[in-house]
Amino acid sequence: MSNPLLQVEKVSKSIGRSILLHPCSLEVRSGEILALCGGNGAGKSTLIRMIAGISQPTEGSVTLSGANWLNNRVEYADHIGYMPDEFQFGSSLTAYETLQFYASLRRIGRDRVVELLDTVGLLEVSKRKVSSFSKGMRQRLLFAQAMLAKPALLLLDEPTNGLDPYWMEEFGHLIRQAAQDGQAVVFSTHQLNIAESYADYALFMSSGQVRYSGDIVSLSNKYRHDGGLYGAFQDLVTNKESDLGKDTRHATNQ
Ligand SMILES: Nc1ncnc2c1ncn2[C@@H]1O[C@H](COP(=O)(O)OP(=O)(O)OP(=O)(O)O)[C@@H](O)[C@H]1O
Repeated sequence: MSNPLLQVEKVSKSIGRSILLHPCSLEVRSGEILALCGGNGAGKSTLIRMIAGISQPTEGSVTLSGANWLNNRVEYADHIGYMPDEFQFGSSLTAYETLQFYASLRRIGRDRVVELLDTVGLLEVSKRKVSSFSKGMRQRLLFAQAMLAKPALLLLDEPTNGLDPYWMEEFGHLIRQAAQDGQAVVFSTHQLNIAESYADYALFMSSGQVRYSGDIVSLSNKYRHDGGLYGAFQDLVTNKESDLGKDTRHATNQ
């Protein structure tokens, strides 16, 4: 088995007396897709922001391709395409100008900008100001921004938020393609069907703790007579089961 691309080791986050994330460890390899699932306030964005390097763990470390954010910030950031859960684009720029701006920061050429606008279905409206875009259109532009540099890790916080059914499925195909091309994908979602259809592994979180980590098919099979993944989710949010089983290779609460 190949070495992990991403290694999260005993990472936790506290603010004052509040524990946002209990110590959590996980590994993701190139070509793998990991879905982070859990109810509102479960700790998904907290974990994602620490992997992105925009929030520092209270304890623990995150390593990406052997680079640690604290010691090799530039190298570390080069490996990530990050899509935050909330983002405001500059209101006066068109879609093309916006993506071109991010491309120029990474010295990426115009061809890739046009290719990606086409990929996310925004080429025909690329001369329109982003301020006139719907939520789903802005999400697709933000996704294109994350994919620009073909990063080793696509780190996506609720990327399907606001997408219509067609683009939700398209999103699934695009991350599958990215994984086939050797990229790793970590995304959070409330769309359990998207997690089930397109991710290899899932991390179910509740109250800042990992309640399940492992392959999605096993979890779905376990709950096949009890509502599938939604049944698992219900057990998590209602805390009927505190621990749905863990594949310790993938992630642990420690
Ligand atoms: N800056 C902060 N200060 C204190 N508590 C915070 C802060 N940011 C987040 N939290 C708390 O941390 C917990 C985890 O929040 P987080 O945003 O990671 O959840 P989430 O799983 O992404 O939720 P959602 O699905 O609603 O986006 C929540 O209880 C939230 O209230």
